[in-house]
Amino acid sequence: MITDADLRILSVNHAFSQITGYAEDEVIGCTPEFLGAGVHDKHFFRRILGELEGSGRWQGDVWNRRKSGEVCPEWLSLSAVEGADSAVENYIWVFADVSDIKRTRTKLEYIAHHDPLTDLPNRLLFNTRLKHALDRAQRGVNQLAVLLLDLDRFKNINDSFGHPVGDLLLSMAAGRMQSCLRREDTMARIGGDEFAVLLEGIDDGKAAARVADKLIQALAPSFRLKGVETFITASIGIAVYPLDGQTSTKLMRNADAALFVAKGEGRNTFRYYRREMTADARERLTMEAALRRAIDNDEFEVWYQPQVNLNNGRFIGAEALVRWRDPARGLVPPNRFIPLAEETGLIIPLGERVLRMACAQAESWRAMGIYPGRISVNVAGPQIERGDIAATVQQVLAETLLPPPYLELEITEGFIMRSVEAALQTLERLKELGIWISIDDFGTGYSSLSYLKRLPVDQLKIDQGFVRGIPQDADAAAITTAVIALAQSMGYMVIAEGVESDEQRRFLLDEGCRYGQGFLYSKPLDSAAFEEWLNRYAKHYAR
Ligand SMILES: Nc1nc2c(ncn2[C@@H]2O[C@@H]3COP(=O)(O)O[C@H]4[C@@H](O)[C@H](n5cnc6c(=O)[nH]c(N)nc65)O[C@@H]4COP(=O)(O)O[C@H]3[C@H]2O)c(=O)[nH]1
Repeated sequence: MITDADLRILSVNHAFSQITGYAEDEVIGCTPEFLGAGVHDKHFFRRILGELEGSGRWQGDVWNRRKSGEVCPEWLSLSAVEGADSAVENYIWVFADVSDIKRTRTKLEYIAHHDPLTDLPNRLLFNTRLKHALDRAQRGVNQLAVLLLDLDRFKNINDSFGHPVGDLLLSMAAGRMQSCLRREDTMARIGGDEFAVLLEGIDDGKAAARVADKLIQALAPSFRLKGVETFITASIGIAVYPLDGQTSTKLMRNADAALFVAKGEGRNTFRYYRREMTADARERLTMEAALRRAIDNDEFEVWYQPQVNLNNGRFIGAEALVRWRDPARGLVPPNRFIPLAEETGLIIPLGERVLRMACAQAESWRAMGIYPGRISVNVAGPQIERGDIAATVQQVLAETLLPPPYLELEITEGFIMRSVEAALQTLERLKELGIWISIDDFGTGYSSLSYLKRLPVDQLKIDQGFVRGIPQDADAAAITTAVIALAQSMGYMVIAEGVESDEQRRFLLDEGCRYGQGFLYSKPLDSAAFEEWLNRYAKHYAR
């Protein structure tokens, strides 16, 4: 389009008519104002004219209205053409219809800021909104809260039913949770099974607790997923501005620390951030770094606790128990580092090392003519869930030359119950290797009988929590008796741990439990002391 210096249209081309819908004779002599969509104010045009006067050029986005009434975005490039006396004679207007580009850009922007599965904002958009909300909160009197929410044991759903079912659950759960929120709240999916909620304009932290409670309740009814009925719970950590942090990074970090505590304290619950949590988290990080270094530096030892026949004291084997000899902390017991190793996945290399050390040690005793009995090694859930424990065991047995019947693996009942199908497959592969399998801490994991019958295990281990109470504590005694009867009826061996007194030994024997381990016989011993114990034992029984 060409106009004169007073912006009167002199000529337009064919493309102009195509974009605007006006024929040439309809526009000649008019000023381009009639094309405007009424979106821009008068300052906008003043700015354009100012720039034209100064530099003779202007470029930018404008909104025009077609003859049909439709508003369309255009990219306009405007240049002034000067005459011989340097006065502007004409303006040349070149514009392009950019509706398609704008549409694509809007779509791309949406994709970049949303999670395709649930259609919720993603982490990027959540962070932007949180930052804006903090700006607003700093100017006002209201507080705001960040809730971080994690679906408990979601991985098991994926493992047991497959990813399509897991995805369906995620989007259904997201829908239910979103229906508990106000329009002005933001809920985002910020990771696989992690969600974040931003509550703005709240009077106090209690409002956040009410929302957290609603979210937990919303998930409580069962989900029907492709014919499968499933339950899911969530843990939530809450951080409130300004008390728990003034920046988005700090609020997110502190909500995460609170989430961690909610998970540790039984899940399906929420926790507010407290200052000590950061100290705990820092301590955890220090401990994790120390643990990684300890694995690299081989700072672990395996100790052995004899297992015996309760009737005659005959030795049958030993439980291998890991100890960490830390240069700074001294000898660290497993309950101080195994939970962290499980959380961080470090249990996989650590567990493999313990297994290798125990098998190599047992084989070396055998080579020396010392009978080590069956060595039982603890296996933690993540070693089965995330590692290939059957392949590891096969490789370690091949490397160390220990015959499989000398090895027993102890797997906790709690883990098996958490993902029965996955555990079943692994246990079957392990059993095929010819090793023994026992269920540790039996009686604490609510096994259902139907599953128990299907498990390829040899032995149940009665948790020391029950043994401690017998015979005085009626509940502990009843459970112990029931576990022994159950094991017998299914043809499993049963062994008790934590046997400290002769009274306990007699009770167990009377009820039909023939094997045990505990301080009554021996504490766990380091390998040299256990070797001595084995030699003394062999001499005693040779007599
Ligand atoms: N009060 C009392 N306690 C007794 C008695 N007899 C044995 N104990 C202790 O009871 C624990 C038995 O092991 P656990 O239940 O498998 O419980 C183990 C096991 O769950 C875990 N653990 C130990 N070593 C490993 C390992 O190599 N891998 C994994 N994943 N876990 C391990 O750490 C837990 C604690 O191990 P420890 O501190 O060595 O504690 C051992 C043992 O020292 C007794 O008569 N009275």
